This record gives sequence, C-alpha cells and structure tokens, in this order.
Amino acid sequence: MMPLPATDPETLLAAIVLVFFFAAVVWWLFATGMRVTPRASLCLATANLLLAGALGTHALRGLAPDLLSYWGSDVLGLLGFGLLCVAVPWISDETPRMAWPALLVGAAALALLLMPYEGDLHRHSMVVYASMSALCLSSACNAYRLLRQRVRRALSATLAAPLFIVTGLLLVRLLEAWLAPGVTPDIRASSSFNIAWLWSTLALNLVLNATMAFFVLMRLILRIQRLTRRDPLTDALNRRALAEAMDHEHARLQRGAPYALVMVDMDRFKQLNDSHGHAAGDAALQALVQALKPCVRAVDRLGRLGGEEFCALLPDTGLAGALLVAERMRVNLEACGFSWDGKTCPLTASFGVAEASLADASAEQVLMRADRALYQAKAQGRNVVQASGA
Ligand SMILES: Nc1nc2c(ncn2[C@@H]2O[C@H](COP(=O)(O)OP(=O)(O)OP(=O)(O)O)[C@@H](O)[C@H]2O)c(=O)[nH]1
Repeated sequence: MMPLPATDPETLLAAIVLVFFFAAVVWWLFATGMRVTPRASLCLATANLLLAGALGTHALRGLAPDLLSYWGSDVLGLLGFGLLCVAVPWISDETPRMAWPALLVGAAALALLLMPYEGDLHRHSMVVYASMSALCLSSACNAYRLLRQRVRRALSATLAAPLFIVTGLLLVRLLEAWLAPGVTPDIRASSSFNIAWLWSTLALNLVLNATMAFFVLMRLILRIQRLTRRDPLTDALNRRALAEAMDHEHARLQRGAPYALVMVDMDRFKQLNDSHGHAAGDAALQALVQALKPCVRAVDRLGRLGGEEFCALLPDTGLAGALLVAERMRVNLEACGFSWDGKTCPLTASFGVAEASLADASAEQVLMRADRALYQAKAQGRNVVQASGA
C-alpha cells in the first residue's frame, strides 16, 4: 500500500480550513457578483464558512474558551451540514424542507449542551457524527433525485457520489466513537487513522465544492438552452429551433419517414390588438398555444414563426392525418373561451396543411406550400383548414 505523505494533523487541518474559506469566497462571488442561483450560492458560502469555523475552533481546544472550542465548534459543524441540506434543492429551484434539518440541528445542539464536555467525549462525537451523516445523506439522496429528473441513472449516481462518500466518512468517524468508547476521538490526533481521515476530508472537500459548482453550471446550461430554443411569450419553440427540427425530419424523409406541416395564423388578430390593447393580444397568443398543445403528440413540435403565425411539425404523418390534427386544433381553439377584462373574445385561426414529398428540395419548400394553403384558407373566409396541392 502506498504510504500517506507524512503530515502533522495541524497542517492538514489548516489546509482544510483554507480550502473551506476559498470555497466560501467563490460561492459568495457567485451569489453577489454573478447572481448565479443566489440563494443556493449564499447558502453554500455560509456552509463553507461555518465548516471552516468548526474545524478552526476545534483545533483551538485547550487554547480557546471551552464553550467555543467544544460546544461551539460542534454546533458550527452541524449548522454547516444543515445548510448543505437546504442548498441542494435550491440549486434546482425547489423549495427545501427546512423543518427537519432545523429540528435535527436544534436537538443535537441541545443534547450536546446537556452533556458535560469532560473526559471521554465519545458520546458527544456519536451525536455530532450521527447528525452530520443524517444531514449529508439527505443532501446526497436529494441531489440524486434532482439529477435523475434530468440525466440518466448512472450519471446521476456518479455526480451525487461525492456526497455519499462524505456520508461514508462521517459514518466511519461515528463507528470509531462507538467501537472505541474508551478513546476520546480527536481530529488533532497524530494516529494514522486520523491522518488518513483528514487527507480524505481534504480531497472530498475539494470534490464536494466542485460537484456543487457543477450542479449550478448544469442548471445554467439548461436555462440557456431553454432561452435560445423557446419563444419567451408562449413557450412554443422559436423559429430557429423549429427550423432545426424540420431539417432533421426532412433528412429522415429521404429514408422513407413521412412528415407534414400545419401552419396556423390567428384570424383578425390586429383587430383584437387595436380594440383591447397589446396585453390582450399577448394573452390571446398564449391562449392559442394552450389550445393547440393538447391536439399534438409528444413527438410533434409546435413553434412560433413570428407575430401571430405558428407551425406544427408532425413526424410520421401523412396529409390525411395532418388534416385531422388541424381540424382538431381549429375546433379546440374556437371552443377555448378566451376572455379579456371580463369580456369574451372569440378566437379563431386559419390553417394551411402540407405533406412533405421527395420532390421538395428542403423543409423550407414544404413550409412555403403550407403557407400558400394558409393564404387560401384566409381567402375562403378564415376559421378554415386548407390542404396544399402537391
Ligand atoms: N400583442 C401582440 N401583437 C403582435 C405580436 N406580434 C405581432 N403582433 C401584431 O399582430 C398583428 C398582425 O396583423 P395582420 O398580419 O394584419 O393579421 P390579422 O389581423 O390577424 O389578419 P388576418 O391574418 O388576415 O386575419 C399586427 O398588428 C402586429 O402588430 C405579439 O407578440 N404580440
């Protein structure tokens, strides 16, 4: 086995405290300067500071007042892990359950206060490490659950692993206190067990903060992806994202997979804007998307081309199927019962449908045919579905 580098526990403790401080500064900058998940970042900055304080005051045992270096140090550590529990859901914009971490930290602090800090401290250590491992395990499970909503099981487990490993390390410390009751557990001891534990704590401290930073980064990437692909008013795909999906379907068409487009244009939208105002127009566009969404399958794509013009991309669908979808949309929109300022405003739209054919050089040509059909639908008096000729 490779021998661990010979280091005294004080140096290692100082290094861990420094890393906690550095991480606290970085999280604070995230929270205040860059406004990145500010609540979670501020929470993590405070958690790192509290853990630095816990280790720093622990190292002062015998030099600083007992209430600070014993009880105070333990409570700071517990509060640090309590905040970690709160920060993980906040990274995902989920409301954290504050009650049980607060209750656990409060109960442990009270129990420690009632036990005199004299002689053998193994019972104190058991309370401290049992509470810390429960809080850390809860953070780890939460992180895994939240990651699982976005990425595959194996990746979620890998990303949440540092939190599970820290839980394991705390449990090792708990076992030490439980199995060797005669020995006073002390993180300043020069035993090889303690040195190994401190080295792993230093490494995991770095990994843990890097993992949290990665969670925040992942959140940001997902948010940016959403902003670049969605129309902010209606949450339908924007023109660029729809064009990408259409090009993809057109490539599949060459391999025999049909697709169709349904172009949708709200009727007399200018009139609604002029008589009820722009805000009413915006609300009507949102109502239109809400009325159209239930008419399409999960694999279909609904996008906004601009203004009051939308398009549904229907993969593996021929002209007959697309006409059925368009008619369902027309009926659903007419029945949606949009109202503004207490007054009901009838909403209708005209629909142009085109099926892609191998003669179409690109998806843009299919869209042009759907647009011509839409023009005919308008000419027929609106609130009509019109198919394009090939
Ligand atoms: N409220 C709102 N209005 C918009 C938005 N984008 C475009 N418009 C307005 O939509 C209106 C479109 O008017 P037209 O192209 O004449 O269409 P229309 O009144 O529906 O006429 P037809 O299509 O022939 O029935 C214009 O008044 C635009 O200013 C938007 O995001 N919000």
